Parts: sequence; C-alpha cells; structure tokens
Amino acid sequence: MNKLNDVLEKLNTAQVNASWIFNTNITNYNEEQLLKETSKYNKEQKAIWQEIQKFSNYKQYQDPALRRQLEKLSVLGIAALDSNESQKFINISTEMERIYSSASVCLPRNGSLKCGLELEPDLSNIMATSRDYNLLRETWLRWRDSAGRPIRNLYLEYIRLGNKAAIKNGFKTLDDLWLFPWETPDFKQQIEQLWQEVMPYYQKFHAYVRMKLRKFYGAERMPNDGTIPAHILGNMWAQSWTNIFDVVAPYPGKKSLDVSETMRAQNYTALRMVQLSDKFFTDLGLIPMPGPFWRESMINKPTDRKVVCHASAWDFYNRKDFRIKMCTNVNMEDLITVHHEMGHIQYYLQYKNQPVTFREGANPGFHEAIGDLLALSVSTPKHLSKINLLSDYEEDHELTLNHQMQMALQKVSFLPFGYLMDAWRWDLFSGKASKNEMNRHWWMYRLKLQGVSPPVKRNETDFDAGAKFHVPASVEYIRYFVSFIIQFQFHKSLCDIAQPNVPLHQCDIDGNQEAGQRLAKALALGSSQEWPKTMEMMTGSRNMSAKPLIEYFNPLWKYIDEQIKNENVGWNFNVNQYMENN
Ligand SMILES: CC(=O)N[C@@H](CC(=O)O)C(=O)NC[C@H](CC1(C(=O)N[C@@H](Cc2ccc(O)cc2)C(=O)O)CCCC1)C(=O)O
Ligand SMILES: [Zn+2]
Repeated sequence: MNKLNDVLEKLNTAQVNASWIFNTNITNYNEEQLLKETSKYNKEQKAIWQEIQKFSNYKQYQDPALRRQLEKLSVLGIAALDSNESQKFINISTEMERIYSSASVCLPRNGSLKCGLELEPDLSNIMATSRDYNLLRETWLRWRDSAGRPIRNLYLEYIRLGNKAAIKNGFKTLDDLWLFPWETPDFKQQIEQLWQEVMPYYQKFHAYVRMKLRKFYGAERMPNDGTIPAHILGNMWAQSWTNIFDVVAPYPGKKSLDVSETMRAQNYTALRMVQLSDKFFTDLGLIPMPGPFWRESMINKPTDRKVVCHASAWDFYNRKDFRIKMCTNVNMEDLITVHHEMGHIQYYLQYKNQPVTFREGANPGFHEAIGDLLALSVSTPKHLSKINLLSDYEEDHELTLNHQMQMALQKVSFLPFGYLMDAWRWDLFSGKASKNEMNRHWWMYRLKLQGVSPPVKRNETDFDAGAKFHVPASVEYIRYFVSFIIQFQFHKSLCDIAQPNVPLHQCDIDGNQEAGQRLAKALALGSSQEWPKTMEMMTGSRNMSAKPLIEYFNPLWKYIDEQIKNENVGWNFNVNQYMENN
C-alpha cells in the first residue's frame, strides 16, 4: 500500500503544480499545460481505480485503515468517464472558469461609459461602498449579463456529463457523488434540520436589517412582499452583509470595530497580516508555517500578469510545500480571509504524514471551519485592542452590540445562502428541478430561504447562479454552511477549556496551549476516521448542533426583539412576480 501511496503523492504533486502555475499566471500555454496534465492525471487515476476494482473483496480486509483507504479509492469521480467524454467535461469546466474569470462590464461613470470593470476589485468595491440604488442595480445586473448568461448552456452539458460520471461510479446522480465524502446517509435531512433550527433567528435578523434599509433607502424602494432587494446588501451575491454595518449599526457613533482604517494607518502589509495569523497559530502551540510557504506563496496581486484572484490554499502533497494565493487588500475583511486560508494550511501541516487518501478534513466542513474558528477569537474587541488595532477599548453594552451586529452580518446572513447554493444544484443534478427552469428554481430558493429578491425581472436566458464563482468552478458549497455551524461548536468546546467563565461571544482562546492541543489532535487525524468520532473528540458530541451559534448571539437576539416590535417577521413571495413568463 505504501508503494501506492508514493505513486498517489507524485500524481497529485504534478497535478497541483500545473494548476498552481496556471492560477498564478494565466496564459494560453499554461492553460494547455494544465489541460494536458489534468487528462494525464485522470488517466493514471483511472488505471489505479481499475487495479483496485480487482480487489473488489476489499471489504473483507482485516486492517480497518487499509479497508478505509480502499473504500475511498473505490470512488474515482469524473475521471470514470470514457476518455472523450472525460475530455469534453474538462473542456467545459475550463471554459466556464475562463468565462467567469475574464468577465468584465461597462458602467455609466459621471456622464460617460467606463468599460473593462472587473469583479475584483472594481465591482466588489461598488457593491460594498456605493449607496446609490440605481448604480448598485446596474452593477448587479451587468455582472450577471457578463458572467452568468454565457454559462447557461455549458452548465446543461456539465450536468449531463456529470450524471453519466455518477452512474459510472455506481451512484444514481451527481449529487450522490458529491455527497460521498460526507459518509452520512441522512446528510440532506441533517442539513434541513440545522436550517429549521436557525431559521427563526435568521428571519428576525432579516426583519431588523430590512427595517434599517427601508429607513435608509425609503419605503418606496422596498418590495411589498417583505423581501429585501438583492443589490443593497453590500455584496454581489447578498451572501455576507458586513459592508452595510454603517446602515444597520445599533450605535453608529460608537467606535467602529472595522479596524481597516487603523490597519492602513499602521502601514499594515499583506505579509504582516499573514505573520499576525501565523503567530496566533504558534501561540496556541500549533505548527509554524514552513520555509517554502513564505518563499512560494503569492499574497499580493501581481502587476505584470493575469492571475485568479479568488483566495485559495494549496497542499502540494509532498509533505514540504504548502502555499496560499491571495490578492490581499489591507482591510479587516481580508484579515479574516487570511486566517481562513491559514486554517487550511494548518490542517495540511497537521495531517501531512497521513496516507494520501486521508489527507483531507474529517469532512469538508471541518476544513472550512478551522481558520474561521481562530478568527472568532481574533475579532473580539478585546483581542483587537491587545494587538493595538483598537484604541481606548473598554467593554460596554454598546460596544458589545456593535460587535455582535458585525459578526451576525458575516455569519447569520450567510446561512441561507450557504444552504441554497447546493440545495439548488442537488435538485438540478437529481432531476428534482427541470432544466428548463434553472433560473426560476434559483430564485425560488433565494426568495424562500434568503428572503432576497431580484431588483429586475429575470428569465430563463439569465443564469444567475452562474455569476457566483463556485458554480462555474464546480466547487461544492454545503461545506461552508456546515462550517458556519460547527465553528461555533468548536469555539464553545475550546472556550470551555481556555476561558470557562467568559460569555461565548467575548471568549478569546489566544495562547491557550491546552485548547491548541485539543485542536491539533483532531486535525492530525485528517479523514482517517469517520467525522462523528472526530466531532466527539472536539466537542464531546457526535452530532452537529446550532445551539452554540445561537448562544454566541444571545445579546443580539434580545436587542433585535426590542427593535422589531412593529415589524412583521418573515416575508411572503410568489416567484412568478419576479420571472418574465417566457
Ligand atoms: C486549491 C483549493 O481550491 N483549495 C481550497 C481549500 C481546500 O479545499 O483545501 C481553497 O482554498 N478554496 C478557496 C476558498 C476561498 C474563499 C471562498 O470561496 N469562500 C466562500 C464562502 C465563504 C465566505 C466567507 C467566509 O468567511 C468563509 C467562506 C465564498 O467566498 O463564497 C474565499 C474567501 C474565503 C474562502 C476557500 O478557502 O474555501
Ligand atoms: Zn476555505
């Protein structure tokens, strides 16, 4: 088996290398190289897979670790397609990613038309900072015209081929293949259950934010069905509302917890942000970033070439080389993202000596939760003041509520979006939703779960889901919904060790070696055991639970209940009202 392990290592290293080169230097040559490398990777993976099929009686193996590795290797994924269909699938995926990452728009800018505006940083900045209702609507609409629409027909092909691949792996449809790594037969039910648990709290939060936006933009700009227009929430996909903090803050005059200004004033650089995050990990007794990380990572947007700016963390599967790629801006949002990416790297470092098949998170949600978990401590006012990013700090009720609001704008607003991104794709893959109504199905979920509506009518030539990175990039998303739930479970467990008598929302685990050790033990296991066992190691329970998230925001729920006395919580909707009947 360890011979196979070496082969798998070399295979993965070659593939990741080619992908890194393309992502950090987008040229036709590098794209061709990546395509060649990917087909080679798929062919060799398939050969190994066919080998393993011969040991089909692997279930009888005594050694549990060996049995588990063979079971993971028994699912090949997309590469199970025959060579020309597999090539077609790779071409479609590459084409969708190219369309998305090269999309740009024209916008009316003081009298003339400005063209070549890209998502990062141009459009994201407008969505975050503009309060001009019409400019926001134009930006929202034109991005979807440029990035979403051209992907629609490619996506239909993607689903057709993906479902064929699922069948070749012994599954019914592509959603079953996507869910395989979760090893949880009732996974969809567990997710729905978690959503039911948090939904009442989300709806109250939605009512509060809607009330504040109505006051700011005027009642005539708010739909009468109680939904919030998607373009005024500070984000291109309304997935995180942190950028409208100034509009919804409980105590606007109070010290803002957005330390971006202070970071710039203190000449923070991307490097300093990464060093700050590294220090938090090592103060917990975790593994410091190794030499190659500092030498090879790309943490600033290069000026001499095109790159994929979407932040990411990379494991080169050689137990030495780990990198992040980020077009870092010096602000608080990116300080959080740096911690998120460093959380991935820490996980890679902790499980690097596992067999290759176990070098994954206990489940994909675990991998997404680590960085955010540490960021929960970093973003407390107390910690920010400790690292000199917040001056004349004194804990009081107003500061607490402003902090709670800022955290809810990041975490609570995200929950329905994290769910619907895959609920929509599962329905399409499984055939539960018709391919002729993909956009209607998208807006059904956006209305039903998120209470967000399109600022202009949509139709079936639009493909609004395609305007979100993870759809053309075919990156599964439910991992983020799970992460936003379990990171609070982990936070509560580590806080019970580090600061047992501190309210959860004020807890900072910084420097607590015992908490660090509890975390390190769980991370070092990778996916070598089923995730409920690792969940039990971390939290004492085998199950996911939204209770710690709800507890973290207790002060905020009380405040919101007072504020929304005259508001109708929730919304009604009729998706026909937003779809042009074509
Ligand atoms: C080689 C490779 O691909 N590696 C994987 C890691 C691995 O699989 O090992 C990887 O780096 N994926 C990139 C992805 C980037 C980000 C993302 O896409 N975030 C979601 C959802 C979200 C939003 C807010 C938030 O606070 C946390 C998550 C979004 O932006 O919608 C962008 C900013 C944050 C994380 C990531 O790091 O997860
Ligand atoms: Zn991540």
